[in-house]
Formats: sequence, C-alpha cells, structure tokens
Amino acid sequence: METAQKTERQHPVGGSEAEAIIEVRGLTKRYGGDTVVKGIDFDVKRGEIFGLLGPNGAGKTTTMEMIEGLRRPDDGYARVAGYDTRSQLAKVKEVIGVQLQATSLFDLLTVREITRMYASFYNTPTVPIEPLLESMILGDKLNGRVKHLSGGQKQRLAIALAIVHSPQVVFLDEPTTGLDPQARRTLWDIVLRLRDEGKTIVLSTHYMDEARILADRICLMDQGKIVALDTPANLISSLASESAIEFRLPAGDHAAGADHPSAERLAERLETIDGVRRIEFRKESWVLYTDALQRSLTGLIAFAEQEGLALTDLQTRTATLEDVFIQMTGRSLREE
Ligand SMILES: Nc1ncnc2c1ncn2[C@@H]1O[C@H](COP(=O)(O)OP(=O)(O)OP(=O)(O)O)[C@@H](O)[C@H]1O
Repeated sequence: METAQKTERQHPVGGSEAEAIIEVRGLTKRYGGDTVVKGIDFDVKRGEIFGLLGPNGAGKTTTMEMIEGLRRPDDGYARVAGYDTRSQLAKVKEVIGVQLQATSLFDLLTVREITRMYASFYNTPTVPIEPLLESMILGDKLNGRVKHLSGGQKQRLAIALAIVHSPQVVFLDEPTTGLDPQARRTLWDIVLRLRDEGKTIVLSTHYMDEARILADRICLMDQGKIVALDTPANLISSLASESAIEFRLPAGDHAAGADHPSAERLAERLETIDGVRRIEFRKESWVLYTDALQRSLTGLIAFAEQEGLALTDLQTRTATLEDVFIQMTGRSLREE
C-alpha cells in the first residue's frame, strides 16, 4: 500500500534563515491589456517543496515558466541559484529540471531510448539510466514503447527525463491532473522522496489535498497575485475558526441563498449561536465556522428544533485550505 505521508522534517531546510535557491522579485507578465502576473515577490528555500496553489487562470503556469526562463517577464526578475533567468539562461538550465507535459513525449521510442536521448542533450554528467527508471517504478517498462504507458507511468517518465542531469531544482506543473487516486499517491511518494534526497521542488496544483500533503510551504495565488504564503498548518491556523459545520435546508425560503431576505435574517440569527465566528452560504449549503465545535453543534440543533427547521446533510469537519482561500478571496478554489 502506498503511503504518501509527509514524514516529520528531517531534510536540511531549517527555520527562516534557510538559503533561498529561488528569488522572485516584482515578477510581472502582461498579455495585451491584461496583467496576468502582478508584481509578485517570494523566495523558495533550498530543499523544500514549494506549492503554487490556485484556481485555473491564477497565473501559476506563467509564474513557473518565467522562473524557468521559458517566458520573459515584462517587469521584475527571477533568479535561480543566483542566476538571472533573463540574462543567464544557459546556467539556469543546468540547475533546473522541468517536467514536460506527458503528451509531448515521443510515443514510438522505448522508455530506455527516450531517456538515453534526453541524457545525450547534456554536456554535464548524467545519472545512470536504469537505476533512475527503477526509482520511478518503470524498471519493468525499459523496453516498452512510450505510447503503451499509462497516464501515471508517463508522468513518472516525464519526471525521470526532468532529473536525468541531476538538477538542483525540479518544476512540476500540475503533475497529477487526470490521474486516478492510486497513480496520484504513487507520484506523491516519488515527489516526497526527491525532496528527501535534497532536491528543491516547485509544484503547481489546483488540488488542495495535494498541496497540503506535499508542500512544505504553499503560495496561494489568485488573479495574478499572492493572497497568502505559509506552511499548510499556519495557513489553516490563520483562520479564526478551526472547525466547520455544514448543513442544508429543504428547498424553500431559507435555502434560497444568502441574498434572499429570509435567508439573510436566518444568517443573522445563526451567527448568534454560541461559538460561531462566521457564516457562508455556498453551493446550497450553509457553513458555520466555529472555534467551539461541540457548543455550536448543540446550539444549532436546539435552534433548528425551536424554529422547526429540518437540517439535512449535517456534517462537521476541520477547516481546510479551501476555507483559507474562500476567506482570502471570497471565492472557491474549485470550479463553480
Ligand atoms: N500566451 C498567452 N496569451 C494570452 N493570455 C495568456 C497566455 N498564457 C496565459 N494567458 C492567460 O494568463 C492567465 C494565467 O494563466 P496561467 O496558465 O498562468 O494560469 P494557471 O494558474 O496556471 O491556470 P491553469 O491551472 O488553468 O493552468 C489566464 O487568464 C490565461 O488565459
């Protein structure tokens, strides 16, 4: 059984003084009249998994590609291992590895052939190919053609190709999109292992579970800006409330949405329940955020009894990165 568990940190990233291997300052990209990355600043520390998390169109890919030197910033700069991605691109390419989209691999080559071909692109020494492919769980596919690999196997091959020259920093752009749960977990284990072997990883994703499990720090992006940047635990504890109670009401006035007059009155009264800090009405569900779960739940049930409201789909959960994103932006990470 694959685990994909983040072990307590034993790799070399220390406190805030850990060395920055990537520096991003005032990074900006414009397309026509649209500024899609709006002057962002951050550092990535050597040896960490740095997650860029945000909804589609937030600017994650554009940001990564400016750091990789594939797109030119209109303003600001990025440095990798001290090299400027605009003026020292050849040096940057030596220290980074970029996972290609699996769809752009050469289908007719075998796994061994394509890896050899990629290794031949480098003047610097490359890693031994068979152990590399074995470490990507492709040892029994060496002579198989790329076109016969599954989606997860192709993604793992794309990672092998990205690290064949032993780069210090690896960029993974939405590496598990479209994979089944088992293949995602296998890939997560590989990413964690790469980090434990000392690589720095920059990973973009719009899956909050992926960011929470993998990333040492998460940069939450929305509409070209950074809305928050911290460890997953600190992001969640930055919320005023640790727990959420969700429920629905049968179709009728109260369920009609937060802007319906009677729903508005209901929201005001729900807010007075003991421990409740904030209320949201999202996707036909009420969400009460609380820092006193038991008291709020008891209060809610008493309130529902008194008002003759039939609560359905009642559930409690701890707050998530999705809740952080909603609090910061008023919108959901997921597609509406
Ligand atoms: N070459 C381009 N020309 C014009 N607009 C672009 C171009 N590339 C990206 N954009 C726009 O820039 C914005 C940010 O796109 P980007 O791909 O960086 O977002 P993302 O966060 O990676 O989203 P996704 O998860 O969909 O890849 C989007 O509105 C996109 O339409």
